[in-house]
Amino acid sequence: MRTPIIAGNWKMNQNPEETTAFVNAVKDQLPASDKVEAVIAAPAVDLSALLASAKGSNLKTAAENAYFEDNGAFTGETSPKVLKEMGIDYTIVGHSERRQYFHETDEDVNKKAKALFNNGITPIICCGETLEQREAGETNNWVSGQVKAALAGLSADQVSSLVIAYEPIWAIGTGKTASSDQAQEVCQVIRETVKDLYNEQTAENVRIQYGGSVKPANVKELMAKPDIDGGLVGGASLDPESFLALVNYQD
Ligand SMILES: O=C(CO)COP(=O)(O)O
Repeated sequence: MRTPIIAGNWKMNQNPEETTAFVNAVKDQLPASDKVEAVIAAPAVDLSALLASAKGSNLKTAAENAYFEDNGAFTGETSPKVLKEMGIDYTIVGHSERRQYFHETDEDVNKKAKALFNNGITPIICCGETLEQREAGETNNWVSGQVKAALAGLSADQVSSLVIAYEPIWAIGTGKTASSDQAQEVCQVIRETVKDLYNEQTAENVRIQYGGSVKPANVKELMAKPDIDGGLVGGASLDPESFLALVNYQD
């Protein structure tokens, strides 16, 4: 059985004080982590505050990015080794904003996933198509190709434990959610891609999130789909009440 995983991606929002206030507001009302894993991915500058305030609670922690080297002359980058030393559980890689604005390639995404595993951090690997690609009927091939490239060289055990987030770019921050059927179709393609690359069991184990205008009003319908195991949530994760409604969607 796959444990659902609802992760907030704060993007470049919140400061350390706001982070602490948010965690204090939610930490006693989170589901048991074997029921639904609740995760916050915060900017690097907020991670110390996130970890300190989340300590002893059911909230899991994530970084929004990391570099693929552990240390060295890489000004401005974040070390996956240090993220692990700090106690971070997950790290998002290959978000479409990083691909678009910071020119992250499939190869970078693959190297980052490997570097995270080498340090004992679980990657949340993002994929998704543009509106033009969807309209041209290229979605399934494109997303499948991104997944193949991201997973190259990873073991079946590693892929069993990681998270893939399907985020159609046209649905991010636009208020336009993919319909639950559209989201399910692509999440199923992702699971089939993992099955073709590895085996049935690995495909059964890997958790797949949908992201793109997920909110309390649509989370239940999305989570009812057989191949959707979670959500990666931007805007609706910034408010404590909304985040609690999302992670407690089963109640
Ligand atoms: O990019 C996203 C999460 O990573 C989705 O953002 P929104 O939920 O704001 O559409």
